Formats: sequence, C-alpha cells, structure tokens
Amino acid sequence: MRFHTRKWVKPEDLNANGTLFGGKLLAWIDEEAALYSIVQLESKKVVTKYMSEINFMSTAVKGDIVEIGIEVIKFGTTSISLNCEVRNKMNHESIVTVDNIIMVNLDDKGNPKPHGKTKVEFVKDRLAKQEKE
Ligand SMILES: CCCCCCCCCCCCCCCC(=O)SCCNC(=O)CCNC(=O)[C@H](O)C(C)(C)COP(=O)(O)OP(=O)(O)OC[C@H]1O[C@@H](n2cnc3c(N)ncnc32)[C@H](O)[C@@H]1OP(=O)(O)O
Repeated sequence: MRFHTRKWVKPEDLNANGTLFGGKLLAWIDEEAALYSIVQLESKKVVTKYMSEINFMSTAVKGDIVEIGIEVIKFGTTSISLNCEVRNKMNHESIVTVDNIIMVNLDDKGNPKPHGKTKVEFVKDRLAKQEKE
C-alpha cells in the first residue's frame, strides 16, 4: 500500500475526548479516495458509491501526524474498488481501516460511465509516453 497523504492533527480536528474526531478522519479518507480515483481514472466526475465496514483500531491526539494509504482492489467497468488504511506516521500504528470503498465514474448527466482503465498507472509514465508521441 502506498501512503500518499499526511495530515497533522490540529485542535479543530478533535472530539470532546481530545482525540481525533472520527467524522474528520472519514472526510479525509473520502477526499483521498476521490483524489486517488480522479488521478487513476483521469476523470473529474467521480463519486463515492459505497464504503464497507469502518474499523477504528486506535486513536490520534493533537500534534500527531497521520498518513493515509490507498490501494486498488479492482478496476470495474464504471467503478474502482479501493482499500484504505490510516496510520500514525511515526510508529505505523493502525488507526482505521476501510476494506472496500467503491468510487464510480460518471458522465455529464450523472450516470455511471465506463472508465476504460484496467491497471494502476503513474502520472510520470503517462507524461513520458506523451513526450515520446
Ligand atoms: C473546473 C472545476 C473542476 C473541479 C474539479 C474538482 C474535482 C473535485 C471533485 C471532488 C469530488 C469529490 C467527491 C467526493 C466524494 C463524494 O462526496 S461523492 C457524493 C456522495 N455520493 C453520491 O452522491 C453518489 C450518489 N449515488 C449515485 O449517484 C448513483 O448511485 C451512482 C453512483 C450514479 C451509481 O448508480 P447505480 O445505479 O448504483 O449504478 P450501477 O450501474 O448499479 O453501479 C455502478 C457501479 O458501482 C458498482 N456498485 C454499485 N453499488 C455497489 C455496492 N453496493 N457495492 C459494490 N459495488 C457497487 C457496480 O458494480 C458498478 O460497477 P462496475 O461493474 O460498472 O464497475
């Protein structure tokens, strides 16, 4: 799994117990899944369709640095299925895992649209290919 994004836990991210608010963490995960899908599918019209069970394993406190990892489980026809883990950057303790996030590529009318992708691509490879052409 690649951990692309780091977040710093700030006072405004805390719940009444002084630990990282779960809703904030889910917003970070949703944004990360959307960004990852937009890059992979080369489409700006991507929505979250489904999130599986969310397992909170440990917490984070003010000042902690957390990192968000995403990996592709499957490229579907209009969808992409992702797996996500958020962990403490310094000790790699797992904070939350989401086994299955389904993101769907949409057309201009908001209907599912085939994305044509079958494997993970890297932007640097796409750019190198464009340069050769
Ligand atoms: C110039 C300015 C540019 C700005 C540029 C900025 C861009 C920055 C944008 C950021 C964007 C952020 C986005 C954040 C993420 C949200 O917050 S998105 C908001 C929350 N989500 C929504 O509102 C979605 C609401 N749902 C829907 O609109 C409809 O359900 C959908 C998504 C169109 C799907 O419709 P549907 O009839 O269920 O479609 P269906 O054909 O049955 O299924 C489609 C695919 O999903 C799969 N699927 C459906 N249900 C399930 C399920 N329960 N389990 C597994 N798979 C499922 C199907 O298997 C199918 O996959 P494929 O086999 O085709 O691969």
